[in-house]
Amino acid sequence: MSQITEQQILDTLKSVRDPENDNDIVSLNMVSGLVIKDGNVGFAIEVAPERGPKLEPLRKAAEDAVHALPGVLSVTAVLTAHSSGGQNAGNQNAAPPPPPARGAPQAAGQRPPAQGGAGQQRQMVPGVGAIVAVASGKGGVGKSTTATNLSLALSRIGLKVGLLDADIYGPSLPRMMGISGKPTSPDGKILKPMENFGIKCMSMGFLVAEDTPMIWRGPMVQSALQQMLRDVEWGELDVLIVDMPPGTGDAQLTMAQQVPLAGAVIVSTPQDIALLDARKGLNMFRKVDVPVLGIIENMSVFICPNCGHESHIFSHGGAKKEAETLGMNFLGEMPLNIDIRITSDEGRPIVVSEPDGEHAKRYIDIAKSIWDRLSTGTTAPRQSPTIVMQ
Ligand SMILES: Nc1ncnc2c1ncn2[C@@H]1O[C@H](COP(=O)(O)OP(=O)(O)OP(=O)(O)O)[C@@H](O)[C@H]1O
Repeated sequence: MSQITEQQILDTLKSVRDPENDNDIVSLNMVSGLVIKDGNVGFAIEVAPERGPKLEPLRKAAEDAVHALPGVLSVTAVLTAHSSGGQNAGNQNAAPPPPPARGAPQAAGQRPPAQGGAGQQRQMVPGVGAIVAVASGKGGVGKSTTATNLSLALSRIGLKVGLLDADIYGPSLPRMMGISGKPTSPDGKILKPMENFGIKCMSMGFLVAEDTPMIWRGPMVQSALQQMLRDVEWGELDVLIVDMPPGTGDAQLTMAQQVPLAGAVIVSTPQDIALLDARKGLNMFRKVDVPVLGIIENMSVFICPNCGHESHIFSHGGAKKEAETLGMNFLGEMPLNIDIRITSDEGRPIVVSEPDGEHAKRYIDIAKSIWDRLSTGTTAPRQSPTIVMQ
């Protein structure tokens, strides 16, 4: 099968016209972040935010036009918000700015653009650069372990990081971050976050005893999350990682809608069933116009601590394949390793307990890739600013 080229795609997209500007979307510099991988094509169409809701037919027409090209297996086009429509087009290969040195003040231009996705309506959290959800389609895939280690890895690359445990049904942050005690509130209104390893943390687990069963109704869940976002003295943060509750039900959807997310990371195990769930996770964020920054495959391979033999307990590479099929970014894989489990359970996650080890390096690579995407506004698929609608 012949390889599809960027030029062929752009030529084809010239047949798609912007009804309001009487020209085609390529000539209007609206196409950005074009990525081609093994016949899977992804690109963004930049539009002014207020036009987003009306332009689904345009997005669909662009997708269909490219899909008709021989050699194209899948196409993902996303509408992205740009206040002056198309201003970034042509800039998609710009190198991401290097992460700031630890403790260095952040130049305004290096800030991720990002809180909010399409949610200009969602209230921002002052001082917080980008809020990133770590989510999974189902429970037990290692979402909290990943959220915790990613926070630490983002901190290792010099960023100011907060970690919010939104998994209010089964908060695990206090244990994983090795924090006990309760947050204080000197003025009786705003809570001071707890802190360990340089990460500011908040979790319902700090406020109620670990063995208290939590029975929450929808509105209570939402107000608890809102309070943990807005009534906590987060201060200046580059990134706030939110460990979402597992699943893709109504509660998760509402949360994803309410939090001004800059993007989401999906954690998945390689099992097919989990991948189906991961797909639900992707769709959930798409529904609420939050860019998916990529998928992390957790527990990808078991490496025997005695002989080093690699056992692919679940089918290996499934998440990567799935990501490619969906035109999504694959952020990396973490092996199933006893040290990752023990260190998390002991409250000294692997990124701090074995800072120079292979696992820490992997988390740091993933953190860098996430930060690159946030700071360049290149989110989904592979490259693009904030998604307005799908
Ligand atoms: N890569 C890994 N290697 C070994 N153990 C892991 C790995 N990732 C997670 N675990 C272990 O798997 C268990 C579940 O992980 P975790 O609590 O992070 O999952 P979760 O998806 O957040 O679960 P929940 O649905 O309860 O929120 C924990 O004991 C954790 O230490």
